[in-house]
Amino acid sequence: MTSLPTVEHVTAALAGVKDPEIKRPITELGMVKSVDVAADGTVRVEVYLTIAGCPLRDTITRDVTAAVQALDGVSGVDVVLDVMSDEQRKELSQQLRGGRPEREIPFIQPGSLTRVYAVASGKGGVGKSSVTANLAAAMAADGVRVGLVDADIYGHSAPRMLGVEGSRPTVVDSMIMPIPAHGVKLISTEMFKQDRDTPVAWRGPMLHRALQQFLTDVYWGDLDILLLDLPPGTGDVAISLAQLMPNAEIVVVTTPQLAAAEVAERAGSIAIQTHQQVAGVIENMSYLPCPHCGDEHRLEIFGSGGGQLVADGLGRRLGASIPLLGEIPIDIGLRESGDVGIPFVLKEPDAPASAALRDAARRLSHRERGLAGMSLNLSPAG
Ligand SMILES: Nc1ncnc2c1ncn2[C@@H]1O[C@H](COP(=O)(O)OP(=O)(O)OP(=O)(O)O)[C@@H](O)[C@H]1O
Repeated sequence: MTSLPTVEHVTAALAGVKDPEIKRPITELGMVKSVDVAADGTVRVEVYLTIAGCPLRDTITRDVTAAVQALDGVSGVDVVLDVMSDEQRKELSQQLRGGRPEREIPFIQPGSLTRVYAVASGKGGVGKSSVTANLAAAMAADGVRVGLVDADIYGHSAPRMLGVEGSRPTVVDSMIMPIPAHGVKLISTEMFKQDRDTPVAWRGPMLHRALQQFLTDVYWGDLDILLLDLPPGTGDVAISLAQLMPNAEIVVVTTPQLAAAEVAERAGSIAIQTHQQVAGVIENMSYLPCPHCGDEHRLEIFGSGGGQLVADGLGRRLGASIPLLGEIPIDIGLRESGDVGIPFVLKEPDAPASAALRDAARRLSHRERGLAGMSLNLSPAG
């Protein structure tokens, strides 16, 4: 006869269950209210949800059941859900802040290891959002801890492209939990709109405030990379971002078309005024692989050379070598995957466009950290 598990055994098993949004063990987050083991082997676990009507209640119930069920001697699992009090939520948010005061941007603190990339384009429709969503998904698939701020206030499309359109983030004592999507932690203006059809009519100060809130009030946890999908052009958001996070590096997305490249170079050259670095240029819609002979024969629908032109032009203006990080071909599947909410790099990983996006993602996540403008904390010897 197998012996009954002890409360300690059950608690140890529960330590393997992570809150789906916060990504830390529920035992550490004060979410386990009680554990009881009955004489017949039935285990009753009471779990605190952070908010009433938590969208992930079913996931938590399933994960707790699976973890406890796997223990020897367990005949059944009863998960009872309760909701944290305001006091408990406050404690949790303080714990998540790690003692840091409110309203601080974690990514600009000394010692932050997160690399921040702001993805910009000269004009709309060049595929900046598609490229950003796929870069994020490719990084996450590689095991990189990645967050994405969809700061494209008017054209927010990241939630749709990552399959979480309409999701509303959980708020724990004024701390906002990003929505997990294909391994990416996502936050978007779309998540804060009253209803889908109301346009966001924010200008200067409101935009600045929204961006600041995305950076200060969202629980990002430890990130390797934070990507920001900026609105097209050289508008208020780019300026706000430079003020809030001067360490953000710019990635410029353009098409090969010369007219598009000129505007893209202008968007990238804002980095000169804001003293930001440009991490590189990505050329999207570079060519259409010939439907008959494949990738060998490329149909250059939008011309050619725009990406290299932008990289060279920005390099001259900034006095640095700016790399062309990738040339992404046109693929109808890329548009379709965006429409159904599965990033193309995950849906069709072997397609040439996926390979190019993955390669660009790796170049960005593996880039050596530039030392320009960074304090090395050294003092002269002797
Ligand atoms: N390489 C590609 N192949 C095929 N379709 C693409 C490609 N890149 C983007 N698209 C499609 O082009 C359209 C515009 O892309 P997207 O919305 O990403 O552009 P954007 O630059 O972010 O636009 P905006 O900033 O105005 O929102 C979308 O329908 C998208 O699916």
